Amino acid sequence: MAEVIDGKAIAASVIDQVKAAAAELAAERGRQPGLAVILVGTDPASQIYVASKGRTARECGFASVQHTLPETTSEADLLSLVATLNNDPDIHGILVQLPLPGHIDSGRVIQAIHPDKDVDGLHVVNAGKLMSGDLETGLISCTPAGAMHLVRRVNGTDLSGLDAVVIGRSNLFGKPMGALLLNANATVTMTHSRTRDLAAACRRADILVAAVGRPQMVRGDWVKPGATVIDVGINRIPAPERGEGKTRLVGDCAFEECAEQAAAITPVPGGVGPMTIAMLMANTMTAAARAEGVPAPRF
Ligand SMILES: Nc1nc(=O)c2c([nH]1)NC[C@@H]1CN(c3ccc(C(=O)N[C@@H](CCC(=O)O)C(=O)O)cc3)C=[N+]21
Repeated sequence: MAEVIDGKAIAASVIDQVKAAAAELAAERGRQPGLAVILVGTDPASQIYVASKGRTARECGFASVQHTLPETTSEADLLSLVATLNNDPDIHGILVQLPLPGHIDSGRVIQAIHPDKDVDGLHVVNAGKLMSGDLETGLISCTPAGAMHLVRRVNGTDLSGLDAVVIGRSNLFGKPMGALLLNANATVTMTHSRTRDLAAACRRADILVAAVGRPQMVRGDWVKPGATVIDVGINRIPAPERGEGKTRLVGDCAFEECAEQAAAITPVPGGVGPMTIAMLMANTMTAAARAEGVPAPRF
């Protein structure tokens, strides 16, 4: 039976480090990191995530600002809010909650965020720095940064000789995750919906990272004995055993089966999810430290 990686506890320790760094910035410079989160529309899941980001930011000692815009907001109005925040010296981080309504080009909005304030790490400047092996001067996308933090806890910082397999190739997760693993010297295979014999590819993985968005797709016999399994999926499925109409969260991996094979595995909930929010705080702290010209702590 695998070690179950406690993402919640590890996230809490990252948040403690962020708190300490924010307190130091306040003491030395009288400045407070500022995070602006923009939510367009009323999607209930997005509302919960955005509220949780704001709560954690305040807990870190940040100034947290939420902009909630109606579903019908035009792209031009959203771009103009982003421009205002880009020019606001009290705001160090800007996050536009995704997905955006269909009439807004989310790519255009993300690329309008100043790269120094792009705490989601999705601007091409930040994505490009990561791909070119510069992990120092940009901002790294929160979910892959959080997942990598967990990999490091289990496998160390140097993954030389290890095979890593990522399922999923999104700009949001798969691609930056592949880049982080490669940078740590893993031999990386990027797989996706068109991969032939996905199970066989996964069986080679010493580090298996699943981000497909399909509940419990990765089965126990896809997992190499002794592997590290990082489950990035968050899927809500019906749970009639909990009562009529009830649901529960599951990952992209069939947890019990995979845990029997793996040496270490992340649970859902309580794995990568909490790390995403912790790394958002870390990125905001980093952006604030850089803006104030003080050494940016490493998280
Ligand atoms: N611009 C942007 N950046 C994001 O980082 C972003 C986004 N848009 N849109 C939506 C996704 C989703 N996301 C999560 C963050 C934390 C949990 C999390 O903490 N999950 C808990 C459980 C949450 C629950 O119970 O529903 C856990 O896994 O333990 C989940 C999902 C960030 N996202």
